[in-house]
Amino acid sequence: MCRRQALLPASAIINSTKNTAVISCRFSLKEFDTGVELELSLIWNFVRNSEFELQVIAMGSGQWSVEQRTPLRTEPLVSEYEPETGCLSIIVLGASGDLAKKKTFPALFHLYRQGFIQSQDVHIFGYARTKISDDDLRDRIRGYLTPCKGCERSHEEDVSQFLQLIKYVSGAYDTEEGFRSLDKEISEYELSKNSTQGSSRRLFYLALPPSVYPPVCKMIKSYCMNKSDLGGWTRIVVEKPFGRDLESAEELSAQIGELFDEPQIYRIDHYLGKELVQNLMVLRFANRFFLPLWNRDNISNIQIVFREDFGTEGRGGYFDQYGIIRDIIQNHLLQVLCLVAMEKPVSLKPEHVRDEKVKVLQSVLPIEDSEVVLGQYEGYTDDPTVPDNSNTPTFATIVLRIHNERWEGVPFIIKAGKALNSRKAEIRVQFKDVPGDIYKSKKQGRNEFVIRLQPSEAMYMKLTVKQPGLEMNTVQSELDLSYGQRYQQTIIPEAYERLILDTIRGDQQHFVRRDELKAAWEIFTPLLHRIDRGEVKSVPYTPGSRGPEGADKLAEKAGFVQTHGYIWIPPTL
Ligand SMILES: NC(=O)C1=CN([C@@H]2O[C@H](COP(=O)(O)OP(=O)(O)OC[C@H]3O[C@@H](n4cnc5c(N)ncnc54)[C@H](OP(=O)(O)O)[C@@H]3O)[C@@H](O)[C@H]2O)C=CC1
Ligand SMILES: O=C1O[C@H](COP(=O)(O)O)[C@@H](O)[C@H](O)[C@H]1O
Repeated sequence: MCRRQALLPASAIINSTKNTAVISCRFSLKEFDTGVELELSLIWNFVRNSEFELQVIAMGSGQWSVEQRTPLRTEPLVSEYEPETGCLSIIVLGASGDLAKKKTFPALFHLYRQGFIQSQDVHIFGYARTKISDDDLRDRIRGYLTPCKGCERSHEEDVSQFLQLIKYVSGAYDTEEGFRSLDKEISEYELSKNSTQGSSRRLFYLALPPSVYPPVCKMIKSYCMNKSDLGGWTRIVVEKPFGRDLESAEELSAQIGELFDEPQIYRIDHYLGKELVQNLMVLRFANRFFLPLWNRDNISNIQIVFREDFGTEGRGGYFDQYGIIRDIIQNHLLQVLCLVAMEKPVSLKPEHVRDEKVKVLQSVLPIEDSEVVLGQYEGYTDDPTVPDNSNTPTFATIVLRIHNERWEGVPFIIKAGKALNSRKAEIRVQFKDVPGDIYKSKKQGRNEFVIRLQPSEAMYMKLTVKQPGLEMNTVQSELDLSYGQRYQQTIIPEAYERLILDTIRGDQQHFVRRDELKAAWEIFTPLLHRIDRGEVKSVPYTPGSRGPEGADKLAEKAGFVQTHGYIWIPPTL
């Protein structure tokens, strides 16, 4: 095999826009031992900053095989994204807060570093009540802008150029004055860009408590909409928790729905931006392996687990109003369940994918109290913002049952907890015992397919093999696809980075649609109301433990068989 690296001459680029370029090149390869001369003509459409290799392989019969390999990015499968021209304003409301500094601004910074947002056509505005200057905001954010692994440019230079794109406007969330000055700043910026070549785009990211979504949306609609005659758009991104129960979520949806159309609303759930969550549909629908196995005939039970090894850490006041079911299960884990359990969508179009998610949510049966274990870690109420008599669960195991042809009888054991003995999120698909088992492999433990969402992203299949050696013994082992090892050169993007890019591109596939949200609240609202009324109690558990003992018993009763004596260890490099 012959490998060549070449830089394309500028003349190779026959058309380029902000994010893509079409290249045309012709080159001949004479160096192969066979002496055969190959002339290759290519017209290639590639995404800006993407790296790709062409591999030309001589086959035995004098034929050639040409393969494109992309170490970082393949051509998007779904996106019919046409790069847009004109200036883009990204407005972070609640810029003084925790989410903005830890997630939103760092994600924007990473997009900036990778060229997805560029200083010539993007400006970022922070908005909040706190009275601070542009530089104060920049100083608050600076420490959270981490260097990117593998980037050659100077981190310090990038940080200071990025921070210069940010302007801060202070104002209230429910008065005309603040939003008028925000609009003035955005319009001035748009005018300064003299955006006659294209439309102006305004993306409002609500990094705010949901209680202020309605007034903020009203103010945006009244004073800050994109006014370009040349088209463009105004979009809003809203964070979870979107409501406290079915009624409040529907009310919030109705209030926002009166002001914005569904294609303008991006309900973000950052779990949908995680690498291995984004891989779930690919795994299920692009692999022959899984198609015949993924059903009640073969699968005994599926666990979806979220564990954190720290408590509410100063967020007790917020957390106590919501609890672990509203904070993690109703949104993040339920979204994961949808992708694990839904049927194959007609296509990858956002509406087709979300139609299937809604169907599976609507097939979930009412939750039985006998299939719920709630816990609260000891010391939780020491937080002065948490009432002493709080029954708010910081841990829950809940068995969900899906009433359809594929999943009848297969329990989905959903588990989430704070202040546990480890931090991880994973999906564990446990298969049924082998029928007519001549190897007595039952004692080794069942086949499992585990998708480790974090940390140490991986997929591994636990299976029984012959123990190497002279004896015919069996042992449990694994087929392991650990990302750190397999994709050493690849930087896995942060969930927020990917999702914010989707909002700019107008791709709603990985965002929650209104009917999806409603179906999700329908599942949990009756149970949440019983908990709020104190009819289902949280039992205490020791911080740093596995959670209440009853949770393991419930999983066992539902059909989960724990494998003893086997621990998967992520491979080290
Ligand atoms: N923090 C996190 O890790 C995550 C947060 N989220 C969600 O993101 C959103 C923002 O979260 P986070 O940044 O932690 O929230 P914060 O409590 O930090 O609030 C953000 C900003 O909103 C303003 N604010 C706070 N409380 C009120 C209030 N009662 N009325 C009006 N304004 C208020 C404050 O700005 P000022 O006073 O300057 O106006 C504050 O800086 C929430 O919906 C949260 O659930 C989701 C996932 C993770
Ligand atoms: O939404 C939330 O998620 C975080 C956990 O996110 P992760 O990406 O670190 O797994 C959780 O700590 C927080 O309570 C919750 O609001």
